[in-house]
Amino acid sequence: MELDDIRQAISSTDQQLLQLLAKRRELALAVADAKLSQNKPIRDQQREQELLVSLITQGKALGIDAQYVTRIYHVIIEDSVLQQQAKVQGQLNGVNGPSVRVAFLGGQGSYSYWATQKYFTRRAERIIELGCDSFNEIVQAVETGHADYALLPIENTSSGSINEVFDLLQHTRLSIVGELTHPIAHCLLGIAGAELSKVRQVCAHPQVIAQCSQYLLGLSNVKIDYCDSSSAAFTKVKALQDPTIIAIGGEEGGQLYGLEVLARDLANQKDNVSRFIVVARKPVVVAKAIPAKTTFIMYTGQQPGALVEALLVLKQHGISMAKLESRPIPGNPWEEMFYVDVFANLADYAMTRALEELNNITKFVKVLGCYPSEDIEPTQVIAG
Ligand SMILES: O=C(O)C(=O)C[C@]1(C(=O)O)C=C[C@@H](O)C=C1
Repeated sequence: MELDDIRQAISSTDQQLLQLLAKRRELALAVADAKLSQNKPIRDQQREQELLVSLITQGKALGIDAQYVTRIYHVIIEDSVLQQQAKVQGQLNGVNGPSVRVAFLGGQGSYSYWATQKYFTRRAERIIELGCDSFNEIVQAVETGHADYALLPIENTSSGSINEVFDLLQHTRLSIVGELTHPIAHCLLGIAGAELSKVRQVCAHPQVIAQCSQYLLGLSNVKIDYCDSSSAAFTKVKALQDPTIIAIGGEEGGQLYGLEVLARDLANQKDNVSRFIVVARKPVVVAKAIPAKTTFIMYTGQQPGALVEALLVLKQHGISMAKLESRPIPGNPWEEMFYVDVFANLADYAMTRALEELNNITKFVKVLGCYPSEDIEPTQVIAG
């Protein structure tokens, strides 16, 4: 067979693969309806185990190794579960409409832009993008009704919590209605002809600079230029057309601005992942069929053991904590507001009781939202 013919056969096989994936998605969405009517949870890891074992056996017979099958299957299952969760949540809260207006940091090509696409493509036919220059502007866009949702990065595996966003949450009336994680692969990007050895200026968002701090220590005589977003950094580098001025951002984003990759994998942590939250004016309820998280803030006062007492309440109700963060309270030096993420649905009896008790023993408690957990732990096959 000639090269062109083989390539044509590959393209047609890929097309069939895509058609099958689309068909599988449709079936998964039908499963979601069947499960709701039978009061069953969306995730069924026993079924996933059985499927995976069977696929690995079938793969072996076709000469496809188990690791390859497992990797592909994990991606497919994650998509299947997230599609089902989005559908169920949309039906329950009546929110999945033809279009949504979403405020996020930066413009096309920023990390928040890709996260917005990832999250809302499952929920609306059309995304009306409202790129903003600051976290404050993003929150205001929703508060004033110019946007339906805001997408905000809240923590990152390399740089930790994003304090500015935590502080905004303390003072907003918006509710957290969703979360998602997104891998962040930082690259150095320059115009055609740029060379790493000649770089004099690096343009990037302060969070990006923090996530790549170790790599940047290795670049000598380089000026750091803090930008509002990765897309703002791309725009600047493209406009200046100077091969000694480069940006840090995602490869796909840089490509939108005609920039080329000079170096990859710049983050301090190999697994560099950001968690984003989605906020809206109205809270949502989370279907029982979906694992939920609840976020609340509390001020315990400074008496000895106050935080321990509060955390014991969670323990007594069998509620697991996903995250605990503290931030200063403006105007009250050395006093701290605690942010708590728990694996629980606000509608659960245990959660309701725990909040009542926390209300009694702390000085202030406020629920920031209850939302579906998008942590889809991959199912592993038990050997044997
Ligand atoms: O079979 C189911 O119960 C499904 O929801 C479908 C499916 C899948 O995509 O194969 C997805 C999620 C479950 O955890 C198990 C399997």
